[in-house]
Amino acid sequence: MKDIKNRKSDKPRIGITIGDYNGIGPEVIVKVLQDKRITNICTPVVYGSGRILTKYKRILGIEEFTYHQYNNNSYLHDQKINVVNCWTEVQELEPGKITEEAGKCAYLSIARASEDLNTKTIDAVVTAPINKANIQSEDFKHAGHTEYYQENHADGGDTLMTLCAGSLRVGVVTGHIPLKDVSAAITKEALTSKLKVLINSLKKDFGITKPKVAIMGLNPHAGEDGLLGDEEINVIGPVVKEFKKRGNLVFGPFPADGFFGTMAFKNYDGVLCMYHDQGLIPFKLHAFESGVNYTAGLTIVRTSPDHGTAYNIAGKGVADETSFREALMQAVDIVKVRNGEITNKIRPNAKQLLQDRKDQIKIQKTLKAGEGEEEFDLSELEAGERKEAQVTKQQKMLENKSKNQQQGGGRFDRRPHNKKEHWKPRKNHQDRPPFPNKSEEAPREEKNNG
Ligand SMILES: NC(=O)C1=CN([C@@H]2O[C@H](COP(=O)(O)OP(=O)(O)OC[C@H]3O[C@@H](n4cnc5c(N)ncnc54)[C@H](O)[C@@H]3O)[C@@H](O)[C@H]2O)C=CC1
Ligand SMILES: NCC(=O)COP(=O)(O)O
Repeated sequence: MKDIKNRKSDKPRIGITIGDYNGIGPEVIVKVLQDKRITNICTPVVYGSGRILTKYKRILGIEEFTYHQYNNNSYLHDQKINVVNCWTEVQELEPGKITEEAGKCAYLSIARASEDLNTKTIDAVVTAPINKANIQSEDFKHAGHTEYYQENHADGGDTLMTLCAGSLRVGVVTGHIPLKDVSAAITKEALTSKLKVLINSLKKDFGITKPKVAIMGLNPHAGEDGLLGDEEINVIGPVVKEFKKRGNLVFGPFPADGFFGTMAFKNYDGVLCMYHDQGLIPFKLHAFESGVNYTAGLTIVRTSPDHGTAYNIAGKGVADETSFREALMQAVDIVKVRNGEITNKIRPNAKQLLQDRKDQIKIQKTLKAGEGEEEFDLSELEAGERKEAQVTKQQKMLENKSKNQQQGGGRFDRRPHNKKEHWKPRKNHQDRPPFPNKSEEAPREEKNNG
C-alpha cells in the first residue's frame, strides 16, 4: 500500500466517476476493470460505491472482479482497483429509471474526484455518463461535465468539447446550447479562442508538432458565397486567414456534409465544427463504439466515453464497454504525453512532414495572391485531397464489407464481455509496453472487499 503523499509508482492514477448508477456507467466500468491487465497500465480509483459495483457484478455474473474500498482516500493501493465510497446510505438500484438519489450521488462522485484532482491525488479523470437534467441541483448548475470542468479546472481559460477516435478529432465551437442561439455565438472572438484551444491541445496532449486543422462552415454549402448565409464571409473566413497569417495550418471553411461524406477528415489532425450535432453526428456514425469525449484546454486531464446513460439497455448486461475502455486508455496516453513519457507517432513521418511543408508554401502563396501579388487557387489542394479521400473511402467500404461477411456481424456486433479477445490495445501509441501474457502476471493476493 502506498502513501499518497509519497507515491512511488510511475503509473498514472486515473479517477473514474460513476455517473448515473441507473444508467450503463457502472456496467461498463466493471466490464473494463475486471481485466487484471488494467492495473499494469494505471491505478484506477472509482468514485462511487462499492455496493453499487458489487450489485452490477452480480447482474453481469462476473466472479473475478475484486477491489479495495475506502471511505476516505488517505491510502490508495497502486496494484489494485480502488473504490472510494462517496456516500454511506444504501441506495436502491433501479436500472433504466431516473431517480433523485442517482442524480445526487452522480454529483457526489464528481465533487469528490474534483477534490482529488486539485490535490493531485489522481492524475486524470474518466467520467461515466450522467443524466444532464437529473443531476441539476444547488451544487451542480451546469449543462454537462464539460461546463463543470471548465468552471472548476481550467484556470479561467477556455475549453473545447473534442470527440476523438484514432486520428479523428472533432471539436465543437458551441456545445450545449440551443440551436437557435448558435449563429449569435459564432463570433470572431469565440472562434479564435476555440481554435487556439484545439491547436494547443493537438500539440500538448497529442504530441503533434505542426497540427493541420480543418474548419467547417456554419451554413449549407458553407454559405455558397453569401447566398445561404454570411458567417463564413464575415467571421469564419477572416479568422482562418488570420491563423494562416500566423503560420498555422488551418483550412476552410468547408461545407460540412461533403467534408465528412468524403472522409476528408483523414487529411487533418483536427476538425473544428460550429455546433454540437454538426460534429457529433458524423463522428458517431464513424466511431460510436470506440469514440472518446475529451475536454481540451483543462489544467487536468478529463475523458469520457462518447455515449450517454443508455437507460433503455441499463441492467441488461448488453452495454458495449469499448468506448469506456478507450476513454481510460486515452486518459493514460494524455497524462504520459503531457509528462513527456511518450510521443504521438501517428504523423511525424517523412511523407507527412513533406505534405506540411507543401501546405505551408500554398498558404503563403494564397496570402500573397490575396494581396494582389500572385494568383493562386487553394481549392487545387482541397480538390486533390477530396479525390484521395474518396478513393480511400471506397477501399475501406469494400474492406469492411468483406470483413463483415466473414464475421457474419455488423458494425455494432457484440461478443460476450468476458472474452479476452475483446481487449484491443490502442494502435497509435507504440511506446506503450505490450501487455504481459497471463502467465507472466505477478500473483495476485486480493481479497474481494466488494
Ligand atoms: N458525458 C455524459 O455524461 C453524457 C451524458 N448523456 C446523457 O445520457 C442521456 C441519454 O442520452 P441519449 O441521447 O439517449 O444517448 P445515449 O448514448 O445514452 O443512447 C443512444 C443510443 O445508443 C445506445 N447506446 C449508448 N451507449 C451504448 C453502449 N455502450 N452499448 C450499446 N448501446 C449503446 C443506447 O442504447 C441508445 O439506443 C441523456 O440524459 C444525456 O444527457 C449523453 C451523452 C454524454
Ligand atoms: N454529446 C456529448 C456530450 O453530451 C458531452 O457531455 P459532457 O461530457 O459535457 O457531460
